[in-house]
Amino acid sequence: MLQKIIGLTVRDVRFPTSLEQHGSDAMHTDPDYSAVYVVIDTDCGLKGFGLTFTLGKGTEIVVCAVRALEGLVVGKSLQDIVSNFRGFYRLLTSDGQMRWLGPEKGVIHLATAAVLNAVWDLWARAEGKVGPSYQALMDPKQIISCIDFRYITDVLTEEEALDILMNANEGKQQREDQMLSHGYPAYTTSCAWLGYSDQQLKQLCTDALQNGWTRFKVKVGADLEDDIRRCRLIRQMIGPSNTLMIDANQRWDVGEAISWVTRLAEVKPLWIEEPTSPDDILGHATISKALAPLGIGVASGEQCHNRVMFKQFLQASALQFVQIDSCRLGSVNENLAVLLMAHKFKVPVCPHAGGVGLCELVQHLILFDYICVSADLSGRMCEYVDHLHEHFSSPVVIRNAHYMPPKDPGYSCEMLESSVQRHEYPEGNVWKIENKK
Ligand SMILES: C[C@H](O)[C@@H](O)CC(=O)C(=O)O
Ligand SMILES: [Mg+2]
Repeated sequence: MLQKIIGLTVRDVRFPTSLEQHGSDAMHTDPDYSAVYVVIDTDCGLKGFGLTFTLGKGTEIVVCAVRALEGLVVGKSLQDIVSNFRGFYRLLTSDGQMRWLGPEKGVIHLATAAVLNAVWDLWARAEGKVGPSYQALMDPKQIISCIDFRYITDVLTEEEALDILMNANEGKQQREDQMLSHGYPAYTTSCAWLGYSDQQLKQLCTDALQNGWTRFKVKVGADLEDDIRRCRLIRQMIGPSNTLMIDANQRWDVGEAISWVTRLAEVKPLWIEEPTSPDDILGHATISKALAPLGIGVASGEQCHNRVMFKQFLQASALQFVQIDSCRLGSVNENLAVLLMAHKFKVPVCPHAGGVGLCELVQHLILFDYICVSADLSGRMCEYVDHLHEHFSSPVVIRNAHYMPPKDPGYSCEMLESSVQRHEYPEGNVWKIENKK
């Protein structure tokens, strides 16, 4: 059986999270967590599920972009794709007409991520593997063959990447066993979205502490006095030895970021996330330099377009924590490139997750990073947000504030059909009711 791809469907799935201010921050005050959900059908009945994450309005634009890519996918066999996955990545990202819409950024790249995530899911299912985490990608040469090194060979060649993976062969089994028994460390963002009241913040923090959480992220950036009050409150609740991070979601200019975060230094944040425009590499470098004496690092990546941007952030020492995103970059293929570059620059990877399905997807990437690339947990943790997991057929499992390795074959992207139907925009029942209000 060739596993020929015979169809691709794409759906606009939205959750009305803005009603309760879940996910709110200084720039995104009313996010409706949404997914562009892709299903690939094959001639043997096997399906691949993929998605990318959006915030509500505009999801239909990404749906259109996926439709524009459809012709490059349907008709191919899975074997053709994975035997030259780098070539297939290039086919999607370098189409002579569509690349004008990016290249490798914005709506077209989100669409590429959704499609490629579905292909990775299909591949893992076809092989009966829990992947694309460590199990599906054990052969270093095969891993390398999935990465498009164009534009990054000045910092990472294929040979260097292969060396990194070969060096990590030692101790792989122990690390895999360690992950299976203890899981990968996580931090929570669920307690302190910007729209939450102090009362809510306190309750969620108390619950999280009881459930073993030791690392917390707080949204900041709208009002300095309010930030000082909320950060003091949360620091008081979690005590001096737990970890606190702050996230401004691109709210400030460079100088403003430095002065604002300096005022918040008293609560001892480990990092300030997205202090300014996600495209301002040199601005991030200036902020990093200014905040280093205060012991505060800079984290960024959830809106970093592609591997080229990450390359420059690393070259410019502009961030101290790399926040890969499973749905912003060009799927596993491009995330692999960033994991390897981050390893070369010795910058820890602390992925962005949450949203719709990002935790489900990114768990594969962090396991791969630890077992096959970095072999190191110091300074590393993965974001966790406690929303919308119930809509997935293999939801993420958290135990004692750690991601436990997934067990089902695939890339954990499959959503429950009943959830998709109810939340499809605008015809789903959830939206029919909301729109009538
Ligand atoms: C709009 C999103 O909820 C955003 O605030 C998420 C984010 O910045 C994070 O999880 O980090
Ligand atoms: Mg963030």
